[in-house]
Amino acid sequence: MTTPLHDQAIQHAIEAVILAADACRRVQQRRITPQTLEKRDKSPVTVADFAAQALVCHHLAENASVTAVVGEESADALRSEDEAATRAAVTEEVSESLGIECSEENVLGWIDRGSAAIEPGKGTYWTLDPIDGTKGFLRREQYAVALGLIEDGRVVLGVLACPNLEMPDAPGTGTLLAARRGQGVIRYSLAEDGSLDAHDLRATDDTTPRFCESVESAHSDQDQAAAIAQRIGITAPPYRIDSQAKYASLAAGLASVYLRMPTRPGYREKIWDHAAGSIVVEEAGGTVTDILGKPLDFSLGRELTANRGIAASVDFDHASIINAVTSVATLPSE
Ligand SMILES: Nc1ncnc2c1ncn2[C@@H]1O[C@H](COP(=O)(O)O)[C@@H](OP(=O)(O)O)[C@H]1O
Ligand SMILES: [Mg+2]
Ligand SMILES: [Mg+2]
Ligand SMILES: [Mg+2]
Repeated sequence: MTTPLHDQAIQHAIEAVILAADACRRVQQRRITPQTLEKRDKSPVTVADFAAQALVCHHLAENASVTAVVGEESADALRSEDEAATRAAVTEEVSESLGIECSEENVLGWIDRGSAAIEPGKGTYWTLDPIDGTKGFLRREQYAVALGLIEDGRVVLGVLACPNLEMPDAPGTGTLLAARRGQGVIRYSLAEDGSLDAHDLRATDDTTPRFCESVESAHSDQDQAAAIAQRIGITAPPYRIDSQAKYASLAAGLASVYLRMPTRPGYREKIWDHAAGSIVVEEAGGTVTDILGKPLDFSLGRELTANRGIAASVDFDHASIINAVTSVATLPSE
């Protein structure tokens, strides 16, 4: 398969993300009660998050010219004696995906390739969310494998696979979007066997303005978002979906506004939660800023420390959203 965006990096990114998405699908179907660990921040992480990170890092290391990865997960938790069963399960899944018998040490090493030391704002590195929306994944709802390429602090490429995101014009398949800065974005349907089929970017003729937001009220203040939606004249009920599938939905015309309203003082968005999604929306002709209208600054390391929340739009007056935020919302103190 070659992509019309004609770019080795995007080709490798798509291959890596499909490998990971396929492993996620398999884990979701097979492991009925997914083994879940809890990270220090109390968020869940599963066998599939670790396997997906190992697979993407391994594929990039073997094939791509840029191999540094800033990923969400690390193998630290898996190394403990208590986690022998999870470690074995992750190794089994990675081995099955690659069709070779892998050692636990190799798999842990591939996961840890996602802890590259970077100089913020300088050089070129990938940022990876092996499963964005782990809570959606556990509910068997929406999740995404998200891989972005950052060059001197700017996102220049993004691939977003949403294995459970079915578009109206491609029933029974997931969705994959691939964007290159200045070259647009292509929407593909992603079949169970990993094959891709290109579609028009827009998946629907319905132009009713809709806003989308997190399913998790702890991740975005839904009451504030409702007040803002009302202010900007959106009357349709919110489209609540997990993960960067929200950015995919905007790019494909299923929603026009994405709001992520801070719920906690001091929380900073992570680069892997927005790199791929934001370039997909921008290359679809949309706008992505924080809720105060500032451009997202990916040059500061692992977090978007200069930004608060997210406001994204396609085919919508972006300034009116920011005006509504400033007149309606009360933000949590720093
Ligand atoms: N208090 C908070 N505010 C905003 N985002 C949060 C948050 N706590 C966790 N998240 C992020 O929300 C992401 C999921 O996004 P969404 O709510 O849009 O589905 C999580 O990604 P992971 O699932 O990769 O950990 C996590 O990084
Ligand atoms: Mg997480
Ligand atoms: Mg995430
Ligand atoms: Mg994640």
